[in-house]
Amino acid sequence: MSASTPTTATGSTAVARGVRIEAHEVRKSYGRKTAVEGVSFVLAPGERVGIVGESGSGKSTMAKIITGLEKSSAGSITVDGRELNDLMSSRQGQLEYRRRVQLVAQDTTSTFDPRHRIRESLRIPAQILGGHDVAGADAAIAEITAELGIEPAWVDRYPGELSGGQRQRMSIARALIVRPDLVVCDEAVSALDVSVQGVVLNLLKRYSVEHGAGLMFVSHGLPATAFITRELVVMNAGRVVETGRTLELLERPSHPYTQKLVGAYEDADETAA
Ligand SMILES: Nc1ncnc2c1ncn2[C@@H]1O[C@H](COP(=O)(O)OP(=O)(O)OP(=O)(O)O)[C@@H](O)[C@H]1O
Repeated sequence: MSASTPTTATGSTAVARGVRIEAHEVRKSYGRKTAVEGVSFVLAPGERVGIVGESGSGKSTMAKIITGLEKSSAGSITVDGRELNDLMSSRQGQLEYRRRVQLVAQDTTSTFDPRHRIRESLRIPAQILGGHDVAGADAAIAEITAELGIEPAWVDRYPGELSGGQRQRMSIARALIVRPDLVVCDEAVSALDVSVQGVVLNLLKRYSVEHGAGLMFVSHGLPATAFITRELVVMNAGRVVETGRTLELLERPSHPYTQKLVGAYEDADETAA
């Protein structure tokens, strides 16, 4: 990661930063069902890491654990060397972690309250996590929407008055308004058509590059993951089967499961051609 101070699209300066997350032998069970088992990986500050695997492989469970929405059953997650569980044990620690680590989920219905205009849903993190008053929150909304190329008029609509793609861009604005050090995306573009996917992927990549922020990109879509990430973690049946640089791993997958995953995409590509 560069130590320089990059300039954002809006011309304001952004301090390069990030957060180091280390997962060590993480297990999560729901009753007798084990969702993830013995998962270890490192998310270096400012790095863009993809978590890929078939449905049910444990990707979302890891995203929930990393964002503090779920507690692991065993193993440890450290955040810049501190245990995540310790950090989340106090209200102050939770607020600090939410300011540094934000989730963009696929389902925007839980992100936005249908009874409120989008502006109100954007003001909440800007005020609670960003420490802004209402005027400051509105200025932050104007800045982030301009930076993400979002139509200013969308902000004063209700969620139901936006298309799925527009709402997804708003959910990215909601996550980025607090200038997080890490953005965790859980199938954030899977439901979007390819052209809107491209816009959203570019927004996320640009934020990561301009702010030196990390990205954890959970997806079963290999092309999108290959575009946006530099490292990959391949999961199967709750376990990590392979890790490596994205392009190298997709070109030369060594684990049979990764070979099958990559092969399935190549076959689909040929069928579409
Ligand atoms: N709350 C829960 N209660 C019981 N089982 C769960 C729960 N959440 C996840 N699981 C199970 O854990 C396993 C991993 O689920 P997870 O959602 O992490 O997979 P995933 O790789 O994200 O799948 P998808 O791509 O379909 O979202 C699955 O077998 C799932 O049924």
